[in-house]
Amino acid sequence: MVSGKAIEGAPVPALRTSGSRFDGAKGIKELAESGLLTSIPPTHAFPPDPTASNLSSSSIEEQLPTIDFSFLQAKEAVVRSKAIRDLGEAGAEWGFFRLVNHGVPESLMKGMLDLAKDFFDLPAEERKKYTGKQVLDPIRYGTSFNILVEEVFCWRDFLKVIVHPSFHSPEIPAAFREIAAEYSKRVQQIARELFKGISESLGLQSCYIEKAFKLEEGLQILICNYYPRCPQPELAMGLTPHSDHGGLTVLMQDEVGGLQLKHKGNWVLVRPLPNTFVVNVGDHLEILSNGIYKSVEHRAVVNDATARISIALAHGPSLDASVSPATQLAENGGQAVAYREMPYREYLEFQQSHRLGGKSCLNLVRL
Ligand SMILES: O=C(O)CCC(=O)C(=O)O
Ligand SMILES: [Fe+2]
Repeated sequence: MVSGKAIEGAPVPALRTSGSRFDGAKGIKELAESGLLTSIPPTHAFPPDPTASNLSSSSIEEQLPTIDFSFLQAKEAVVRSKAIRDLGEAGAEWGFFRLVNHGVPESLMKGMLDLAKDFFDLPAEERKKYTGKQVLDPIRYGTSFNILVEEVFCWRDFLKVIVHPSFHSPEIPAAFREIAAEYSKRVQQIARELFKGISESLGLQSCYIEKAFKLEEGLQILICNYYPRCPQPELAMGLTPHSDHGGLTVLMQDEVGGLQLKHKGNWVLVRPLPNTFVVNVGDHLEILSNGIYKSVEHRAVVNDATARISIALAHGPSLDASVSPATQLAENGGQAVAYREMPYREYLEFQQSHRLGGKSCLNLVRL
């Protein structure tokens, strides 16, 4: 294990927009929870969302496919093949699924959520030690998505920690290191099993993705998101629409809810269900599968009643890998190659240093 190093004193400008001052280094939590806000600061007010009326009803949400992880590991071939088929359908139609019976203890999940909360509750001086400058800083605390390039900021603070191939952790909260290491390891095992199942669902050898992504050195990032309650949630965005850059993201959310995904042109709310994960396809899985698996746009909305925490574990290729569509699916499958390859490091640095803009990064490599 490699120990995490604090990124000391990276300057984060106090930003001034429309006369309102927002101290990016302190984050939005502090301002939102100061008791001083009666309306949203102009720095965080988005133009009204014309798609807001499309917020879907629960009937659409309930159709989100569910994958039973234990079926993927079943000894009976028929059970396993059905689970693999279901996985393929979920990835192609939704780009998202719920994962149940995954084997990660509820106490570990709750422990991880509690620690994320403890981190965001630390005094600003402590949090600021991890204010990062570079996209690939091993530990990066910040607000919004990238305040250096955004005009309006997201109602969100974050802590991003690289946990694989080298493990890092903030020094405090003291228990973070142990719990985050165990949690990341357990979830990574799940992601690897899913990658095997996905390879098979595509008619590829079960180790295909593992090899193409060079998963021994695969990048795994633990992303803790804190969305404070907001006095005017209809004008705020917790996280603007985007797709994830890697292969698979495994998300745990608390009981509050706010994740929405785009399905058939509608924003669909993904309700939090206890003891389950929400898994979504990232851009590099769409690339590898030549567009069969869909990396779907999603966003986080906020509310005026309760703060929300989510923890995403993003599983991507090795930074040195350049992923291209599997030959068997493209040329040999009679399909045009739909994406060109780009080193993952380059792709990730590009996505993280620009404004979030739906699937704009994937469009860069689309042929
Ligand atoms: O908070 C959420 O539900 C979504 C988080 C997310 O999309 C991300 O961290 O990439
Ligand atoms: Fe995401």
